[in-house]
Amino acid sequence: MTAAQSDAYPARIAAVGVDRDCDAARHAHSASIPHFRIGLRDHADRDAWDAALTEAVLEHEPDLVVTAGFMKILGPRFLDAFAGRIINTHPALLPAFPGAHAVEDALAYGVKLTGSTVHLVDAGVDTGPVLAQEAVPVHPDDDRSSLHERIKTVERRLLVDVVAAVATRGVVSDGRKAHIQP
Ligand SMILES: Nc1nc2c(c(=O)[nH]1)N[C@@H](CN(C=O)c1ccc(C(=O)N[C@@H](CCC(=O)O)C(=O)O)cc1)CN2
Ligand SMILES: NCC(=O)N[C@@H]1O[C@H](COP(=O)([O-])[O-])[C@@H](O)[C@H]1O
Repeated sequence: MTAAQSDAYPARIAAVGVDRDCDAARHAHSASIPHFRIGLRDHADRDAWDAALTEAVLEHEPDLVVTAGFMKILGPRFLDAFAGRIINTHPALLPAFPGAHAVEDALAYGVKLTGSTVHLVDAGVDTGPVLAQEAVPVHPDDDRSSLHERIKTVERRLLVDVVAAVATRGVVSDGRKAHIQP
């Protein structure tokens, strides 16, 4: 039984959605969690994909949507349907290094400290209010893989903790600022 599906965890995974063949779908299947794939290439255009993804997620009536390694920019229909209820994990200390290549960008820049950010998703890309961050040092001999794995160790814990806190205590948003209720 995964931690997220145990009675001790204050949230239940309603379903897992992917846009491509990946381990997330296999993990869901192994855990008997409903899962679906909405691939961009299976739809006429980005808008049709956005609509199909929105409908597929709505079917499971989630209280929260969590994107983790979901490498597609969510469209306006999806953002409207789940406004204020989408949490993303990003492998950098936003606003530094947004986008799909955060770890490579941090290495290329030569920062000594990067990290993990868990944030609310808004209409921008990686611009939503920050819920939690944790720093991860960059080692001189790091490559993309070694640094990313060190970040993942932090973000997997941080994301699980933030989702539990949001699920039990809720979030107060004030413009750019968001705080998990004490
Ligand atoms: N509307 C939003 N959608 C998503 C956000 C967000 O903040 N706003 N966060 C992402 C996750 N993410 C960074 O944490 C991210 C993922 C992917 C991209 C991106 O440029 N994707 C390209 C395709 C890249 C690829 O397929 O390799 C694209 O969608 O065209 C940027 C940021 C989840 N969605
Ligand atoms: N900008 C989005 C982004 O870079 N997301 C990142 O993809 C990785 C997926 O790891 P995984 O394949 O081991 O689950 C995670 O580090 C996640 O933060």
